[in-house]
Amino acid sequence: MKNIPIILMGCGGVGRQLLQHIVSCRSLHANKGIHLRVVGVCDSKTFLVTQDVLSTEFDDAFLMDICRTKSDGLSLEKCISSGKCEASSYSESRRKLTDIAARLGFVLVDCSASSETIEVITQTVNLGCCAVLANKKPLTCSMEEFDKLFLQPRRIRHESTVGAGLPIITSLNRIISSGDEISLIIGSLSGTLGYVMSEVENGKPFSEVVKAAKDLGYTEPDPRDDLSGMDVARKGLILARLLGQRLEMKTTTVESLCPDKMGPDMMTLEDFLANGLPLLDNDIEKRVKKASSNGKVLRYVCILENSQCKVGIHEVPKDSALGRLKGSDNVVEIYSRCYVNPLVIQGAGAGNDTTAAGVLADIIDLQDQFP
Ligand SMILES: NC(=O)C1=CN([C@@H]2O[C@H](COP(=O)(O)OP(=O)(O)OC[C@H]3O[C@@H](n4cnc5c(N)ncnc54)[C@H](OP(=O)(O)O)[C@@H]3O)[C@@H](O)[C@H]2O)C=CC1
Ligand SMILES: N[C@@H](CC=O)C(=O)O
Repeated sequence: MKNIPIILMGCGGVGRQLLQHIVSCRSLHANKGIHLRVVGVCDSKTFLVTQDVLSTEFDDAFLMDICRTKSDGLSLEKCISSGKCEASSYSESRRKLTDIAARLGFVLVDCSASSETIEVITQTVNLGCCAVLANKKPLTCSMEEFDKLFLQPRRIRHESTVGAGLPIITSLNRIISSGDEISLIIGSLSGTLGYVMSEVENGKPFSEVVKAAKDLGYTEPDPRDDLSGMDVARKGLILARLLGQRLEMKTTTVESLCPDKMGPDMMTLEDFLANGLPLLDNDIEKRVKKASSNGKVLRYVCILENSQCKVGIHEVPKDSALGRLKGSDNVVEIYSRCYVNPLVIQGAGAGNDTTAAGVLADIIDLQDQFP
């Protein structure tokens, strides 16, 4: 049996679903000769690690206790009393992670939504570990930090950062490796905005459907990250960098659906959801009606062309690939020398289940790094 040690950063909707997938896939993985050995889990405050990372692991009952504790809104600190782990504070956890990395090769899985994780991912990967990311922020840092992170590209997977579990990055990597030249990528890459746009078309208020998207696990922890277009811009930048373009976030053109005066620096999330968001209903309703009077629908679109990344709202024909999208589905069209008629990838583009499934598939894909 090949043992793959795992340390999980972030135990929110996606992180917890990943732990559940790991537990429910035990026999499937055993049949493939693989055992995923979870040796550490951290949230924004606490790092729990097994007493001896070289020989022990969290058992499945303890992993499910962790999931229950976190879905009850408590901190991982509550699990310390089980006696099954050692705990460190968040500030100590970074040193502890690099200490472990010097002794044990593991997969560091980033299911947080923090830009702070880049340093520890870079350090552990450069010490011989692997990393799997659902978190887009470390991949959309400056090019200088990005280059340091990708010194060992074969040890990093991040399929779930674009299109959740959809095989967009894998497909692009295959096209790029074959020497085919990609001329245009166009797509709807936000499960939240896809869901929101198709629901407002049916006459529901914008504020109501944004809250529903949050409850369904489609949005970022702060939905303003989706409404501002930043989440799609990050995905666009990730794809652009995959194509070898050395773009920075500041060069991306981003159209926001959320005014600056409602940004995170101006009001709390609770205030925004209760008081700010409903003020946006009328404007969106007018835009939806205007598009409809032209026989069109609104879609939030990402376009990568001529080494530029642009994201924003477009009126598109109802019967186009973008216009036909429903719910949280994403669609991406890739045009290249071989794909004059584009390669089209479409399906669920957000949600804890599909995202965690994509992360799990990435972990399994790294098995050859663990002799
Ligand atoms: N939901 C989806 O459809 C998709 C999500 N993703 C990405 O997956 C990631 C996770 O999303 P989701 O689970 O919804 O987010 P949540 O807000 O539910 O969970 C985030 C978790 O990260 C923890 N955390 C925050 N900061 C840090 C840190 N610096 N180090 C370690 N842990 C930290 C939080 O801790 P605490 O519990 O203490 O607050 C929390 O447990 C995001 O980056 C998102 O963009 C990607 C594709 C699709
Ligand atoms: N908030 C994102 C989640 C996946 O990346 C989205 O809505 O697409």
